[in-house]
Amino acid sequence: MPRKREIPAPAEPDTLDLIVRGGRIVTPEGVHDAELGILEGKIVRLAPEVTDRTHAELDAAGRYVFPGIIDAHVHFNEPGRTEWEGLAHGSLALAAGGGACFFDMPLNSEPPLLDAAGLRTKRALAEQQACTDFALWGGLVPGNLDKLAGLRDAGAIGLKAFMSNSGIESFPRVDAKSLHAGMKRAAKLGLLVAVHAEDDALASQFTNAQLAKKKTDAKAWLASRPVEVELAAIRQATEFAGETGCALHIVHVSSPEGIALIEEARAQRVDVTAETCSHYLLLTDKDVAKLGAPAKCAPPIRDEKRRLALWDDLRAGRIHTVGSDHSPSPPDLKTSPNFFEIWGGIGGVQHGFQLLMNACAATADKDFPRLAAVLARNVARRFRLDGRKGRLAEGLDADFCLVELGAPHKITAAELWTRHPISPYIGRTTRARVTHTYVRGRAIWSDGNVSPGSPKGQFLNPEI
Ligand SMILES: NC(=O)N[C@H]1NC(=O)NC1=O
Ligand SMILES: [Zn+2]
Ligand SMILES: [Zn+2]
Repeated sequence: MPRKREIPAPAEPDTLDLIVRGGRIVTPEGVHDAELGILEGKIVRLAPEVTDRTHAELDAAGRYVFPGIIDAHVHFNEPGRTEWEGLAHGSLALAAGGGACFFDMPLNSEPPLLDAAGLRTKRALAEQQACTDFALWGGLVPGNLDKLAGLRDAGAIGLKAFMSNSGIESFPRVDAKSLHAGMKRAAKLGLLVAVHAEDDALASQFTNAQLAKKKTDAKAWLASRPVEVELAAIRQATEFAGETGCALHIVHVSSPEGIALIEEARAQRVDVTAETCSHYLLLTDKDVAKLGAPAKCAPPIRDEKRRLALWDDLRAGRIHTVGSDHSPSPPDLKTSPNFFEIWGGIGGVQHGFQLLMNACAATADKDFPRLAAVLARNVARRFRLDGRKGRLAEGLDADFCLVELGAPHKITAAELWTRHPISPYIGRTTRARVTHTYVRGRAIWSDGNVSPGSPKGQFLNPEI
């Protein structure tokens, strides 16, 4: 049972801390003109006009007020690989793109987060470094079954397992047996399991076929991970979820065929949800061939037909959450004549979500509500944070961003807040721009700049 949350008493005799004036409020139900009144980090008023006294006002006229984005899938890589990104850089880039919370993956930090002690270490670092709120994933690997209860008690948001090689030695993939046992235990503990769904045997087989032909370019790499690789893994994971009763989240689904399999399992009452990532909605295989390393990820980016079909899935509610899978690396790991050797991972946390808004700019009143669902409300719900986060509503944390649909802006490397200025979106133009991001009523990002004296992020516990 979710714990009961206290809703702050109406601020009748008080002066509000902030009123957000004149914006267009985006909720999963629609877009409407309204104002927000904020007191002590919470939304205490949501009304066509807020008339209370206030210490400060934020002018949102002509802008959309969007719920603070909750990115359930980032690799900020601290501790251990801070030089790849780090919590400070990563969370700033997230905030610059409208994000108010992130869930950090258990890899590629070193050591990976596989037990309660690891969680406490990363939590302490993030409390010092992150400018947004955060939750932490624990890892599920062969051999850490007896650490799962400790991870749950320390407040892990869920467990993450790789069904194929993760590219990180210290984070081995789960074989069928360890995945099944892990999901059985997770079900007992009330922990959700997220899987990177690519079948290892099939991926190796297709990879070897390309390498045997001495093909090592981007096209060969795409051919080494066809959709079947993803589908075989989704089939196995959903079957295990049905057998064990474990809540399952398939991360970075790259294909409409994958979404269809998840829909089938849901129809059989399997507790499974689908995440896709901004890059699968924004890029195609042609972009991978053109852009090269910045657009390499696994599962790989698919063709235009599949990209458009994923948008249909998103609009129809068959995609439940959209994350960034932000997984950058230093430039030297992104440069090799052999595409197979290049680090697989896209650094898109700053612009991916804005570009989704941009893609919906012409139909904002119809499509922004859908984005508010997959980028905030659904994430909070799936991970049991909805008593505090995910919507613009009275009683919840005042997490929001202001989005402007203005003149086309060309994205430059210089505007990236990530540690390394590598992004597949450099050179793209966007009309949608996040001008402000607030977390619990405090500005993190305002008018295109980091707010001075930004508060630090808070650790989020699922409401078990
Ligand atoms: N280890 C890691 O971050 N892997 C991520 N990169 C990527 O492209 N897909 C992933 O799962
Ligand atoms: Zn993955
Ligand atoms: Zn990932």
